[in-house]
Amino acid sequence: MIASEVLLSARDLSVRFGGVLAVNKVGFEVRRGEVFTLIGPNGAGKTTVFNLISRIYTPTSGQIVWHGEDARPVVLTEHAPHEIAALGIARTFQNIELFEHATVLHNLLIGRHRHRRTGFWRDVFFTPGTRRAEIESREKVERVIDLLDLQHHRDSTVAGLPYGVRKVVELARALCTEPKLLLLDEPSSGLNVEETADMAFWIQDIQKELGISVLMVEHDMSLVSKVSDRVLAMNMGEALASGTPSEVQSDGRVVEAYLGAVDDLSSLRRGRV
Ligand SMILES: Nc1ncnc2c1ncn2[C@@H]1O[C@H](COP(=O)(O)OP(=O)(O)OP(=O)(O)O)[C@@H](O)[C@H]1O
Repeated sequence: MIASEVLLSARDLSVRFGGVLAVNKVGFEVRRGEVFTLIGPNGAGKTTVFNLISRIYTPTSGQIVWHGEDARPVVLTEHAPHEIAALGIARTFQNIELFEHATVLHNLLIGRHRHRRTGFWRDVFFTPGTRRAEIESREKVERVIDLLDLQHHRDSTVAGLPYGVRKVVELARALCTEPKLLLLDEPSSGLNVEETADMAFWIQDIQKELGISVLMVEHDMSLVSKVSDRVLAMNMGEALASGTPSEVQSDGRVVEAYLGAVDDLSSLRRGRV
């Protein structure tokens, strides 16, 4: 692979929690512009990989290198968790994390926070610089609202919205940070078939129209097959196989890993392409 194609690389990544080796020497690369998906039975270590990238956890060994800055690779473990968004990495969570009692618009404006460069006193006196930044933020947020079809919900309080809409709002908030890489943790969980189909559509739009790369953890194999360029299957903390969705789904080691979890195996088969 040409080095300039790589946006993020995880090398020999391990993390141990007491006696549990949650991630064991895992390596993968996310290329610019692709949708790369981590699959695997429950407890495989997928969310832990996300938490390592977001710096919620620190790896016991190994490295995560970010190539989002033009020339200079950045070792993520040398950065504090609050600096990760500023580097251009945004994420959604398995359990939606939004300000429940704020409106959709306010949640999205909070998502713009990392782009505010105005400073406390300029904000207090509402200087022309502050005003310009405010207008720019509003315009960017409105564009995301249009893209994800959230116009009807702009002024609704998040707590009153159906679960499926809240999932889209969380996606919108992540997009408002203008990321280069979007981490989606189980975007289809809790969604019905129709909402999952919509989610696939949004992910494809985000990749194709906005040119944002996506790293996703997902169980729904029909969604995985529809949107992923490449897939990495994990089991018990280890990388098992990688390739296109159909290559990975028919890999003997992957099928065997899912055999240990019958429910998970049926989800693997449902999405077979
Ligand atoms: N903070 C923690 N402390 C102790 N053990 C942890 C911690 N976080 C994760 N683990 C353990 O690490 C292993 C991998 O968990 P992880 O949540 O990453 O799996 P997963 O592949 O995302 O599973 P699922 O599909 O069910 O979300 C599990 O055995 C889990 O119990």
